[in-house]
Amino acid sequence: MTVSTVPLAVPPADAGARSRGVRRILRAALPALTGAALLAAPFGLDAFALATLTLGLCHGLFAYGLDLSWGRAGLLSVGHAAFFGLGAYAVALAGEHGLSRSLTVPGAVLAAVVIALPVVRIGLAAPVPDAPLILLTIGVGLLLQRAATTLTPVTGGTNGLSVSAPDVVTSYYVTLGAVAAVVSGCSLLLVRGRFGARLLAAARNPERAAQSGVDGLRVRSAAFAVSAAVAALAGALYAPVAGLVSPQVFGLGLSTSVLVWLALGGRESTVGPFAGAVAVTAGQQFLGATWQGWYVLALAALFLLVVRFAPGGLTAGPRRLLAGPGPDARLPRAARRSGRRRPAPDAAGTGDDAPPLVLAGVRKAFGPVDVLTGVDLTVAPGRCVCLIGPNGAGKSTLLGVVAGQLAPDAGTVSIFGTDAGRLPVHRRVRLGLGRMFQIPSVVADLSPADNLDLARMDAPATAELPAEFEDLAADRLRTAGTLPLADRRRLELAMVLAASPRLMLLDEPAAGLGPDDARRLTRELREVNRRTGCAMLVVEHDMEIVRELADEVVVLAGGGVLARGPLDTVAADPAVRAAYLGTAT
Ligand SMILES: Nc1ncnc2c1ncn2[C@@H]1O[C@H](COP(=O)(O)OP(=O)(O)OP(=O)(O)O)[C@@H](O)[C@H]1O
Repeated sequence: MTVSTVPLAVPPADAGARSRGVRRILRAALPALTGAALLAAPFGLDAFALATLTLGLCHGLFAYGLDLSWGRAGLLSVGHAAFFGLGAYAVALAGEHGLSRSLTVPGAVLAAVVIALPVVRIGLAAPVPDAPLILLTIGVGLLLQRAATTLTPVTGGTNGLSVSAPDVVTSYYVTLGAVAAVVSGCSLLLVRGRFGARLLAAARNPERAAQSGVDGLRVRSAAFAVSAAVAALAGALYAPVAGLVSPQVFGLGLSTSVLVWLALGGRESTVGPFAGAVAVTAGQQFLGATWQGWYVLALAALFLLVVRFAPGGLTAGPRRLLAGPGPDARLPRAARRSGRRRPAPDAAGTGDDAPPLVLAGVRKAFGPVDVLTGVDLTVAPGRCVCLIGPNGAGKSTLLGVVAGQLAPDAGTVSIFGTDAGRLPVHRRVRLGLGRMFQIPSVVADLSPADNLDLARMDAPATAELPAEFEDLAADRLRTAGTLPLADRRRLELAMVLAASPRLMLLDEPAAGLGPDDARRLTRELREVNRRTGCAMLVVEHDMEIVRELADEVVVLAGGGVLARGPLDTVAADPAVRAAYLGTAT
């Protein structure tokens, strides 16, 4: 296997250190300067400008909340105003009906979370969550808008409810700024910790995240719920600034506006959502009256230009410069540290005598097609079992059932003595299962080193990697997606090994590799099996690789196990030959 290394233009050491130093200073100075400017705003701006800034910050907090969902969790909500409107009405209803805001606002935040959780769960249950989530969020927004329109005695109907505006703009600006700072600070703590690392992985490669022990459903649902809660808080802060809360606050107009603010400012950022929202809000307030419709057209044109030429948003370029060389997406430092601190156990000393894998009567059908019709298979400790069979025999399906990606229709899957038939993928990983896919699955936007840190973060145990993987462990400059296939395959293997697996599932591990790379990978796998005692179930077509790896060969055909034993024995079996040739014995 050749290790392809893209030559990097390395600047002189002192120049590199200087620019690192400048970036460090700028990274500390810019937030401080922004904070100072926001604190000074009440002294330098007139009442109208300060009210505009206040409104912009409300919108910014709303956009920041949406970023947790769309930016960080990769979940596009096109009806997020539903949650914003709940917060706004909580304040309006409190004023109208003499209730305490300290009751209604937490109630609205809770309602937003209660609505958001089933919505996101239904969305994530679909193989591609985008369409269901978009429809559901739009639907929730429209339903709430309808309720606000028709419950006239409570909500004031289409006229809405007026909200007493703060007497002193300056004091409200300070209150709002403090709340926005606390809320965004708390969210920042979340996304800069291990939660953020799990979220990043689950949003960018749910399959590999699950194989790294991450409960993607949970972290993405939680991010969506927090996003809804922040939107509700932003709505509550907005109501006194607007002075009137009407059903439009639930509408598609606001839901699409916040998407535009976020897309313009930049996702997966703290400054982007606020910058986008404040800029567009200020533009609307200062230019809208004179430019009228032209302002909206100009905004639409800017939006299209940004989507086409700066998809990361207008703040992405400066943020990239400040971050320095390396991929745009980075695992939070907390995740890197947590991965390293985990003590490396004695990989062989698990003290567990149960067989790594026992399958009994496993059946799986896709619609009318019976793929597996009762598979019995055991992988003993330390053994490497190669699964062979004609195309379409169900080998990958069987690996999917063992990994937890596919639910069997019948039969049992026992992993190290645990009945794992109903366990999700990440729980099986915590039993010691590692998996390599037919097409290498790594988090393409992260560096190889970050991928390895991710693999260790939630692993039940970690292991030191052999020296031949050192180049990957040290590489924080390239993105894993740009590596050649052989290196991506090596990275995937390194990720699996870093989590100290006790049972590995490999689906055609050498697929797509040249003969040299395939031979080297096979040797590495054999060495891993010998050194760590890790059991293996390998799907493979290449008989040279099977001969090199297999302690036992199992032939899958016609939905069940046709033969098992040493390679030469099964290869001589007439039933096996007939199955490969597609003829009856
Ligand atoms: N998600 C799915 N939905 C419907 N049918 C499927 C699905 N996955 C696999 N199949 C079908 O199940 C059968 C077994 O497929 P599978 O990929 O498990 O076979 P395989 O033995 O791994 O084949 P190959 O050696 O060509 O990779 C095939 O007929 C395939 O079309």
